[in-house]
Amino acid sequence: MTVPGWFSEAKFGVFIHWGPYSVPAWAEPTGELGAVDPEMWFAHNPYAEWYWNTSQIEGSPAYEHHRTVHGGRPYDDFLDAWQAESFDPADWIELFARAGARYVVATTKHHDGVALWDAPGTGTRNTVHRGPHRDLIADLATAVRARGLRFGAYYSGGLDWYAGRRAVIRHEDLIDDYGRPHEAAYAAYALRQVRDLIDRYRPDVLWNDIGWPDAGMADLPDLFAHYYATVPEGVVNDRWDGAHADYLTSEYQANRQNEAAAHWENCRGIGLSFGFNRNEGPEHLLDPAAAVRLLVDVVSRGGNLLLNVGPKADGTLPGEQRAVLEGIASWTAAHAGAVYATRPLDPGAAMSHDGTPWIRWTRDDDHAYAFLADVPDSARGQVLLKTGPGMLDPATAVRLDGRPVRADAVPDGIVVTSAELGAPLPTVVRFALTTSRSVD
Ligand SMILES: C[C@@H]1N[C@H](CNC(=O)[C@H](c2ccccc2)C2CCCC2)[C@@H](O)[C@H](O)[C@@H]1O
Repeated sequence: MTVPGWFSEAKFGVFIHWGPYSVPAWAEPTGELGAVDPEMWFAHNPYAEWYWNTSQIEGSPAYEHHRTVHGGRPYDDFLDAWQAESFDPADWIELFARAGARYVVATTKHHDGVALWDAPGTGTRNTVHRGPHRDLIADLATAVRARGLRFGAYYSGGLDWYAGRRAVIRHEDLIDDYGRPHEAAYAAYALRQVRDLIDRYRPDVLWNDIGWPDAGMADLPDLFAHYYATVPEGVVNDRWDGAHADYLTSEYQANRQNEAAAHWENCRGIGLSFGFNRNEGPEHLLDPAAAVRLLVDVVSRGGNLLLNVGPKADGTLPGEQRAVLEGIASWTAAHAGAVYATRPLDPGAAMSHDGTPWIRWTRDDDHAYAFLADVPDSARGQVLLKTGPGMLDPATAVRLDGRPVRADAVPDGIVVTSAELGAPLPTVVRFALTTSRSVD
């Protein structure tokens, strides 16, 4: 598994889940994937982009909601109701760039099979001919690249409730043999669409989801060869049923074992859903400090964070999601140097700490960066950093936000003394590395 430098240095990407499901924008904020009882998951699915499936599970709150509020109307009515009248891609991308995102991955076709471009085989069931009446992928790719960011394409290869199987998925045991299409016709359909995405938009990331149809597995070596020939610095994720992976992915708390890989990416929503969910309140969302600490934790362990925004059907970003990105932006402005193009600090050089204070480390060639958060008042602005002997030079301590800091060597590390260390948003102290040890 190798990835091009741009991907490992990027550290932070923004995921976009936008589709007809953004019209009802309705799910139960049940909990995080990996922390919800699988028996509960499908009938109480917090993923608002699963609305079509969830709303067909008799007795589920979504079923009731669809019946009482939307009169049980056909799902495709939501495609026509989706107008994106306020969609301003440059505005979105400006915010993402200020938040420090270096790449953007957008849904081109989610499980509902609705394409956000004039995809082959879809006839008029796409956003060019219905609803927004726009090639949303072209609009987004253009805006992303105009701002100097990389553009990735999400494609639901493993599930397509229109062109593939429409069976309602009530339980994860059913998803493989019951919910996923395996027919040769669907495999050809999906292959044609991914090749079209490659040829039209040259996505820098090929982000497939939920695997690939059995009948199409033999097509993948050629597809990847074509992809790399077309996009030499392209990156392929790991959700192709084992066919290939440049890096591994986890999602919320699911598949976190993949985070032991050399190259990996954790994806999650700002709340509990990828598609916009009108039922989510502040209590369900990460606040800026939690989002920054998640980014720092992921980067300190050598991964990328792909944080999702779920735009509203009208093309605006939900205010509370904007606020989180604005919060990340204000922190990133002063601390970018400690995050981007860094790598994990040599094992044993210093101790991270999950408790109070919360401590994480990164390094680049010449410096180590200590991230400190939630320092209790009782610590009176002093924190012991347990570091290996002689690794860091205390005399070189600098706070990236410019505030004064003192650092003194003590037997088992370095004591840092500084005012206002206790913020939930991490404080960063930079030290010169006394020995520029190579990182294995
Ligand atoms: C980015 C999100 N991906 C979801 C699919 N996720 C996965 O297949 C999840 C997954 C997570 C990590 C690696 C591979 C697969 C599995 C679901 C149950 C346990 C792990 C989609 O169902 C969801 O709508 C959204 O697009």
